[in-house]
Amino acid sequence: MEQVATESILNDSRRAGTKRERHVAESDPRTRCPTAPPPPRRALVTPESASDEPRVERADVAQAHRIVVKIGSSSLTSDSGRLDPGRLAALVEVLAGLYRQGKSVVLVSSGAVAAGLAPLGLTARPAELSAQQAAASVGQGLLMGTYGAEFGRYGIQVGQVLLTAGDITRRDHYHNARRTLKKLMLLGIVPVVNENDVVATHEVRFGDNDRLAALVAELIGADLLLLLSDVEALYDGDPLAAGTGPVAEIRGPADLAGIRTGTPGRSGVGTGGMGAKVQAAMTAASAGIPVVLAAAWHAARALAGGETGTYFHAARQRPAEQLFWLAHATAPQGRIVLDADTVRGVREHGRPVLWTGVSAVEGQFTAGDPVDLADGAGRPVARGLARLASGDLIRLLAGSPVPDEGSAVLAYPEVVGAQDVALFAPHPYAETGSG
Ligand SMILES: Nc1ncnc2c1ncn2[C@@H]1O[C@H](COP(=O)(O)OP(=O)(O)O)[C@@H](O)[C@H]1O
Ligand SMILES: N[C@@H](CCC(=O)OP(=O)(O)O)C(=O)O
Repeated sequence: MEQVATESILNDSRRAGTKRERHVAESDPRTRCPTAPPPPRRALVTPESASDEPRVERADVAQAHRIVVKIGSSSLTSDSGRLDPGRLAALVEVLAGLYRQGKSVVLVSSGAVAAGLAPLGLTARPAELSAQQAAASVGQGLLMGTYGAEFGRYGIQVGQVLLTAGDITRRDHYHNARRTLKKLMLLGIVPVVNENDVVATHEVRFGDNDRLAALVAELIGADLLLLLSDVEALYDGDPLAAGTGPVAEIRGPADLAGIRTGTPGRSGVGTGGMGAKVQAAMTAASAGIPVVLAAAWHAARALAGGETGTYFHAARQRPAEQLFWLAHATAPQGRIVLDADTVRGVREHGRPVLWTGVSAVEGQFTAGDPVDLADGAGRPVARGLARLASGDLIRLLAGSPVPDEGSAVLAYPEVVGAQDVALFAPHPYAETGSG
C-alpha cells in the first residue's frame, strides 16, 4: 500500500469511550528558466487557515447527499468465513433508507472471494492468486445476485462496476469510470463497485477495497465516505491488546502520531487491515470528503451523524482533480532525485523541476508518465508528470545531445512543470504488522 498523503490535511485526536466488541531552485542561476514558466500553482490544498470554507462537523454527516459506503469482507461473512446473506440484507435495508430520502449511494463491496469459497469447496481464503481469482469469479456473481435480490425488495436496481487499479491509473479510464458512475446514479441505479479481481495481478492490484472506495468517492464528488468494518472504530493500537481504546476523531495527520495499525482482523477474510482504512480515509479527507470509519452494525447511526466510530475531518478545500489523481491514483514509472535547492523550490515555492536540478534518474519512463520526485536521501517529496523520457533526461545530464528534442529542451528546460506536481506529506502512524 502506497504511503501517499497530501499536504492538505490538518491538525488533535480525542480518544473516545468504551471498549465494546473489541474484536473487534530557488535562486541558483543554473535553475532559472530562460522562458517564463507557467505561474506556480500550489500543489493540492494549502493548510486550513488558507480557507474560509466552514469546517464540516460530524453532525453534518446526516446532511450528506452523495454517499460512498464501503463494506469489507469481514463484515459480510459469518464466523465460518462464508458469505452471510443476513448481513448483506441488514446493510441493504440501511442503504435503501438513504435511497428513499432521495440520496445517491454508491456501494463499494468486497466479498467476492469469500462468496466463492464454499462453491469451490474451500474453507479459507486461498494464498495463491489464481485460486483467489477463481473464487472471485464464482463469488462476484453470487454477491451481485444477492445484492440484486435484496435491493430489489425495495424496488431498487443495482449495477455492477468492476475496476482494476490500471483503470484508475490511466486518466482516460478514470474519466470513463466517472461518467459511468454518474450516469448510473442519474438513472436511480445503485452502483455496486468491486475490484475486478479476475484480471488483477500482484503488481497492479488494490487488494483491499479501501483505497478504491476513496478514489470512487473523489470520482463522484461524494460528500461522505463511510468505511464499514468488523471493528467499531480506529483504535490507538491493536484492539485486542490491553490498554488500547477507540479514537473518536482525526483532524489531520498529526493526530495519527502514536496510533498503531495492524494487518487484517481475525475474520481471516479481510485483506487490507486498519492501515489501509486509515490511508484511504486520509486520502478522501485530503480531497475534501469527510469520512466515518465505523462498525457495520452501526451503519445507520453513523449515517445519521451519531457519535460512533472515528470521524476523519475533511480538508476545507477540494484539491484540483488532476493533482488528486496524480497523488493517489497513479503508479510511478520511475524516480527523479533532486538537489536540495530544487526540493526546496518544489516544496516551499511551487517551482518546476528544471533538468539542472536533477541529480539522478531511476527507472524507465516516457514523457507524460507519473514519476516520484525524491530528495537526496531518497525520500519521496512529490509525484509529478515527466515532460521528458528517462533516456533523454539521462543523456541531457551526461551532456550528450538529445535527439530531436534537444533544442526545445534547452529552451524550456522543465522536467516537471509546476502545475504537474502533487506534494506528499509523511504518514506519522505506525504499521505494526499484526492485527
Ligand atoms: N488500530 C487498529 N484499530 C482498529 N482495528 C485494527 C487496528 N489494528 C488492526 N486492526 C484490525 O483490523 C481489522 C479490520 O481490517 P480488515 O480485516 O481488513 O477488515 P475489512 O474486511 O473490513 O476490510 C479489525 O478487525 C482489527 O482487528
Ligand atoms: N475484491 C476482493 C476484496 C478483498 C477484501 O477482502 O477486501 P477487504 O475486505 O476490503 O479488506 C473481494 O471482493 O473479495
